[in-house]
Amino acid sequence: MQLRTLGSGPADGPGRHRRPGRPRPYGRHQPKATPQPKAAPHLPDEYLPVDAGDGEPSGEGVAPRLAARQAFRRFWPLTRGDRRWLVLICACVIAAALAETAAVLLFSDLTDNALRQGSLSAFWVPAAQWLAVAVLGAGVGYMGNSLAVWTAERFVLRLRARVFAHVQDLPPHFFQRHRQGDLVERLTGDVESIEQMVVSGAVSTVSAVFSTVFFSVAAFWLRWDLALATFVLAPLFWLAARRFSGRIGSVARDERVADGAITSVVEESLGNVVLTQAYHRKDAEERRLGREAGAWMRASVTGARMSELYEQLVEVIETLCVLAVIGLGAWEISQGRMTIGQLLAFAAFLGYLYPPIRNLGQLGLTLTAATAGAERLAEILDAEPAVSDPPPGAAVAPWRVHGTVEFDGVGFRYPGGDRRTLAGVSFTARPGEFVLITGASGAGKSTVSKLLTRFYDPAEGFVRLDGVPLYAMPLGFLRTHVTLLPQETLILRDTIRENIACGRPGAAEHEIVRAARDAAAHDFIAALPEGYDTRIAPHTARLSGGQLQRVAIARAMLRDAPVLVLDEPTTGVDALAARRVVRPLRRLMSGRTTIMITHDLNLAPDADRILVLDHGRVVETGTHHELLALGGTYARLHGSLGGSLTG
Ligand SMILES: Nc1ncnc2c1ncn2[C@@H]1O[C@H](COP(=O)(O)OP(=O)(O)OP(=O)(O)O)[C@@H](O)[C@H]1O
Repeated sequence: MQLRTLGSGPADGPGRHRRPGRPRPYGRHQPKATPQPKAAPHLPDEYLPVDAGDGEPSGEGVAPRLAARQAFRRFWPLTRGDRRWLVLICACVIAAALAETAAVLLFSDLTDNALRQGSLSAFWVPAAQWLAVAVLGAGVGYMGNSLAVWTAERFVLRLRARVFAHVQDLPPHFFQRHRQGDLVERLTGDVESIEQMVVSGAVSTVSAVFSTVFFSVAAFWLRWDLALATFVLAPLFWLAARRFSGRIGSVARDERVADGAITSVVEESLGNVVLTQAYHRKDAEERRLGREAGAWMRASVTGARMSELYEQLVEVIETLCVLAVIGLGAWEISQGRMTIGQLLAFAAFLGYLYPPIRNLGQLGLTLTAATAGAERLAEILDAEPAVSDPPPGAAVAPWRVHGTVEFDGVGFRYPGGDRRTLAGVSFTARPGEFVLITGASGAGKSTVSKLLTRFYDPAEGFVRLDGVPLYAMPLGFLRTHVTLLPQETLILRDTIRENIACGRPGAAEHEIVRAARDAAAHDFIAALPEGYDTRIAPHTARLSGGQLQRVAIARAMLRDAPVLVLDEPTTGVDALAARRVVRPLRRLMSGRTTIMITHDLNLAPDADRILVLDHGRVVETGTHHELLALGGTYARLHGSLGGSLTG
């Protein structure tokens, strides 16, 4: 007879058991307030700019070390909302353990009485009781297991949503410094592994503890002397688990890192397949994957060997315990204090007592392995967003934005960067004005766009919209009123309609079509067999680079924000496509404050003001003609582009 107990152990406990992983605490760290530089006009203290934060974990693959208990404590709060279900699951676990203990006692009764007496009449009552207990055990087992799986999956969903939401708030440099594949692995494998610690782990512990207690009491009740012999050797299980847990923890860590590395290599190789094929780097890429796969295999095999070794050691300890009991039983029989039937019944009973004891040891190992996943998630969750919304109630009330953009003595250094990227940058763009920012590569032009859309806060000075520092308004408000058209055309994996409509969710069809017409995109979209329903994706082959850019312009048209930030709008497309983009761009810019960051000076004569950046400083300001006449950096830049530009 083998009763199946709910949450009977790490191998088959409630909730699906997945690969060992590790949990990690979360809880967002609030960016620290830094002293307010210079006078901020009429703003209360809550508006102190937040520190850019380094948004940087301790370094890839160097996750902070956590004890299992710390990891558990960090993730336990995520069970809020499901705790009553956890209590119900534990009640089922305890009821199942009780039913199992009762079944074992009935078994012993049956073997001791009915079988020994060879009497059918002594069989019926315990048999009926046993059946009733088995049905009850099956009922609570089913209920508890179903509930445990549901609760465990809800936990995984919630944790993944929290980590995902946190990751989306992290600054650009976090993604530059972390391999995408490794982040994907943390959001999938590592998130799932934490469930083993928090939900399944907690339930399995309750199950193993109660089963051990019930069986132990029953064992003492049956034969206290034999039970004592059994428990004298029980600490050996604990010693074995302790001996193995350190090694298993470190192997699990290696395995998780190797998992992340494999996903990264595959993701990077597929993303770079053109480079691989064009430069015939197939062998190099295969070797790269082979190296990571080799590391994963070594960690995986070592982990499996350790587990197997532990299992076998536990078997030997169990045999030792059984032999001790049989030895003592034989002596008792020889003294006439016990029958052979009683001894056999007790030996059979040990078959039920040891699994929960063994599971307790195994649980420790599972938790150690899961802690490795927790550490990797902790690394992500401890990374601080570079910016955050103003504290609740402290944000300036929404207003009708006119579009005055002001940089006032702005200085900035990237977190971890060794020098200032911007220093003392000041300029104002009034509503509807077109300001063009140019300069050599690396001068800090794109950094201006990152500050203007508040991916970072300046270390010195202020960036203001209509006189209000950006950090004093909710991020959502800012980004609704300042539209960024970045250098890389951003495309969603969706229909063209959705790609345009995401500029203003809820826009009517005629508004989407009008935006596409204004962006000179309607004709090529309408010519596609599926028109606006054509599905596109980043780097899609269905549309050219210039066409994708016009889809992005249509999206910005629909957004209809008073301020527009264009970062190299004609980069990445050929001269013909660039010319096609210019007219829709002019339409988009018309009536909006536009900050255009570019090397391409074709639109420079249209600009109300041109700023020339050099090593993070504004070195020249003026109109196209004024700067040409000045004969300085701008004139040189213009000349280096062939001097054939308009003007
Ligand atoms: N995440 C980052 N961490 C550290 N330094 C950075 C980071 N991003 C950019 N920088 C540095 O800041 C400087 C300015 O970069 P930025 O991208 O603003 O220049 P840019 O003028 O737009 O150049 P380009 O015309 O080539 O795009 C460069 O030296 C760059 O290396």
